[in-house]
Amino acid sequence: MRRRTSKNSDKSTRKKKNKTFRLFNKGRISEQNNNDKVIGGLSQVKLQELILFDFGKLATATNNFDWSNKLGQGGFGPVYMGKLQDGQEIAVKRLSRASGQGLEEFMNEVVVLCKLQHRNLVKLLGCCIEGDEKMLVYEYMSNKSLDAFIFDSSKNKLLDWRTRYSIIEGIARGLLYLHRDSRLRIIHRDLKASNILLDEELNPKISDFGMARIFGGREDQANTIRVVGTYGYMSPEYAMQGLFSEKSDVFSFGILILEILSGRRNSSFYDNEHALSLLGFVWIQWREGSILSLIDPEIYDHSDHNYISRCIHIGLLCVQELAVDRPTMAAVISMLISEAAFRPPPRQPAFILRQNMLNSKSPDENQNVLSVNMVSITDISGR
Ligand SMILES: Nc1ncnc2c1ncn2[C@@H]1O[C@H](COP(=O)(O)OP(=O)(O)OP(=O)(O)O)[C@@H](O)[C@H]1O
Repeated sequence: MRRRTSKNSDKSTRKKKNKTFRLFNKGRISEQNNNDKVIGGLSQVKLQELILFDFGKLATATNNFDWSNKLGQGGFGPVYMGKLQDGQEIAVKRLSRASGQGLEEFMNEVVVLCKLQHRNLVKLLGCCIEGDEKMLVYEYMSNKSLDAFIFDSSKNKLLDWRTRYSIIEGIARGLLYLHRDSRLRIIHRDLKASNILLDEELNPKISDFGMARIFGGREDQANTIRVVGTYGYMSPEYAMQGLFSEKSDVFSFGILILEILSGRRNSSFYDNEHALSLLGFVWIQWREGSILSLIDPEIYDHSDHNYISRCIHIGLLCVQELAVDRPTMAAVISMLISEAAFRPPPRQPAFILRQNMLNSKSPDENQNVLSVNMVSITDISGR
């Protein structure tokens, strides 16, 4: 893939690479001719690897942003599939003028993603900033997002249990890289099924870093008065007090595990009899020893029972009410890959009643999806 990227750096793109971008605190961008690209708030980041695409080139690649090339629509704007002249397939996110998410989120995504490289993170190839147009260009993921598989009754069966397990493991490895293994320490803050993209071999890639926050030095927790994230995936301390940390990502990861295994959305699950949330439902099944009733019998073999039980156990550990009780991603991975790794008994999860989950929303969060931009550009400092 890297080879393709450099092949893609034709003359005009290479020329444009040698410009400098400067993002000022108020979100203004200017260009300077220089040998580096720099984005900065108080501190600055060099974006050596990033390609600056011409608007015209992306228009040609997407057939003028034709609707037939549209892959989907997020809070940022529409996403189009495109093909560059050399045949490379790309996905182009075009910032919509009406988007509640704006320039800051755009720059945040660029700043965070261009510093990272891991097989379980989507690769940002470059961006386009021309007049009012702002676009992000990614490698194209032919199987699109995980939610389109697990919540769709016609595609659900395409992901057997083993594939789901390797998707869970891949997401865990991507998240561990963000939290501990990259040069920076990053809290994603919006981990959810639609932000997990699948390549042609169904390898998962974490995407959407518009809300991500980079922690510097010894910082291991931060808080905000403006909570961003998606309903159903936010930890209680984040939804209610604006506190976020690695452990709030761990909570979202736990929700993802339970959604991947059950094929049910946490945000729309409804148990009529006891008004339970998906978490409450899984918790009851776990306590009653009937966890296999959560899994579609067509996607697993009885010989997989121990693995499935282990995954549900880990999912429940991740969604515990108190952040301190939740495992780190390093512990999650060792529990995932080793039967021998100690797994403490899980405590009752947060939000077992659906009503509690609904009440956790802050007053201005009256829509299902809350991925509105309220973040400020992060100052970067390496660890
Ligand atoms: N690199 C990519 N390759 C293939 N498809 C993609 C790619 N990036 C995004 N998509 C498609 O575009 C859709 C919209 O993605 P986007 O990240 O903008 O929004 P979202 O995650 O669905 O929602 P939100 O912005 O509210 O978080 C995705 O669901 C996916 O189907």
